[in-house]
Amino acid sequence: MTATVVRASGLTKRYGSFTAVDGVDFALEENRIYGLLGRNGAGKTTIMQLLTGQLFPNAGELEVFGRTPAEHADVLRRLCFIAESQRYPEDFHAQHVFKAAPWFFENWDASFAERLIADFRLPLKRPIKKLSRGQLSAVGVIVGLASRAPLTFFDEPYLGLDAVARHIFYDRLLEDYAEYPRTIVLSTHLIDEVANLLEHIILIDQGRILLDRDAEEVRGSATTVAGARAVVEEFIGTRPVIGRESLGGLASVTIDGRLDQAERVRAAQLGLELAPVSLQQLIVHLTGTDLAGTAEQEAAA
Ligand SMILES: Nc1ncnc2c1ncn2[C@@H]1O[C@H](COP(=O)(O)OP(=O)(O)OP(=O)(O)O)[C@@H](O)[C@H]1O
Repeated sequence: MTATVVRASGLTKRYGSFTAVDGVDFALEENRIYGLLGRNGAGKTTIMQLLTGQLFPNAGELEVFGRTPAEHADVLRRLCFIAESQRYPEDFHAQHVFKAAPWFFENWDASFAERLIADFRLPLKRPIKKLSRGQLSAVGVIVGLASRAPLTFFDEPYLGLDAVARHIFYDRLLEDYAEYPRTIVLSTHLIDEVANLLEHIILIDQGRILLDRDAEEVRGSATTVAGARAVVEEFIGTRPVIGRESLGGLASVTIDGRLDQAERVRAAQLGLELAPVSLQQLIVHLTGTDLAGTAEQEAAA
């Protein structure tokens, strides 16, 4: 049976009169990779800070490993949070970070860290403040991976990392996770890059949860139908529409739900094109309704 690592109910965080996290309910199971996704300012970092005891909620219940995170050192020891911009003591070199890491993470694997240092070509003896932006991100990524913390958060961890380095991160993460399963929460805007890594998606928008679903279900959950506007509209009928773009007499409409074989054949007979929706497209559709509306208005004008 899978254990629940995090339980949040009615979780709320306000900054003054602004509500950044608005009464959200969710659970994280052990040994899964979660994507915490959403637009800028959606509330992702705030949720991760609440879960790691860096912030106190204004309302709601929160349990991490069965306890309130901020008040329990034994819970905090099982967490690793890699922020977008990690801060280190002024005089630290990268090697000092890795020497100190075992004090904080009981599962720290020094030889895995060494392998990652070589993979990322990280200069160990250079002062941290002299590292390039990508090298600084690599320090955080290495700590996050080699810590093997039972609950690891990566909050947009790879600012400045080049494409090769990002793929090293994804490969090592998957490889190590297969051998040492744990719960990983990854927040990123590079959705297509990580789409195949994620097992479960939590989509946040303006402090609320828009979607909390298994990634496999999400991937097949929507289809784009494109073709002559009138034919597309007739074909989709009363199906729930999650995005609509049109240009002149052509329309491209994304519908919620799968099409069965008979519907696919009918679409082909009508000369319509069907395309699966990528996770990134789906999220743009779900969180960017104004964009779809604007495209339609522009086309109509
Ligand atoms: N200390 C603070 N005081 C006031 N408002 C804050 C504070 N921290 C965050 N906010 C606001 O709360 C909202 C959520 O911020 P948060 O950093 O959680 O978003 P995010 O989803 O992580 O965004 P991004 O993808 O841009 O990193 C934003 O509107 C932000 O401006």
